[in-house]
Amino acid sequence: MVMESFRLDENYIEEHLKSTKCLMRMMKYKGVDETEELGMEAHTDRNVLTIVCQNDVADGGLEVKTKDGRHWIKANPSQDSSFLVIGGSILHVLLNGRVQSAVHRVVRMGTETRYSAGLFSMPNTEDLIYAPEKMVDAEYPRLFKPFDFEAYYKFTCEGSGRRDLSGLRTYCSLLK
Ligand SMILES: O=C(O)CCC(=O)C(=O)O
Ligand SMILES: [Fe+2]
Repeated sequence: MVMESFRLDENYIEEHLKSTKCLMRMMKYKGVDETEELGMEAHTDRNVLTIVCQNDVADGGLEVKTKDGRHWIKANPSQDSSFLVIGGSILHVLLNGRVQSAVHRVVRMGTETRYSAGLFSMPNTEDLIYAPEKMVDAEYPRLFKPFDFEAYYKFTCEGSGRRDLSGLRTYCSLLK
């Protein structure tokens, strides 16, 4: 749907879907007695798209950083059976910067245990990631050189602070 809205053609979308797999992950964050703690540090997802829902905890939970980087907003997915859809860094690359991938984190606050479920769409490890020509024009010149998904993923795991868009830019600037 996201790709359709950017008028990528049917064949491209079909090929993309064929080479994408979905991982489902269930997560449990135990409540805390007193001070607020991070359940998951600030990051952007390194995949295409994430869909998250969480149980109805009163405090804490998933927070999304504002674009200016100054504030955290409580996301509250699934308080009323809703889901949060997060664009990952690979979607940012494929659409050549037309969507940002949101920085988000999980805060543990209060004694209630929080459960969340995430569906992560991931490229195949051997895929070469690049924006299709249709996404490249004068307004949006190509932002990233084509890169290998597995090597990028490995790079993000090998050092701290690499799981955001600046990590992606650093990785691509190191490519020959
Ligand atoms: O537990 C959550 O709500 C989100 C987890 C998350 O951001 C992730 O696994 O990338
Ligand atoms: Fe995430």
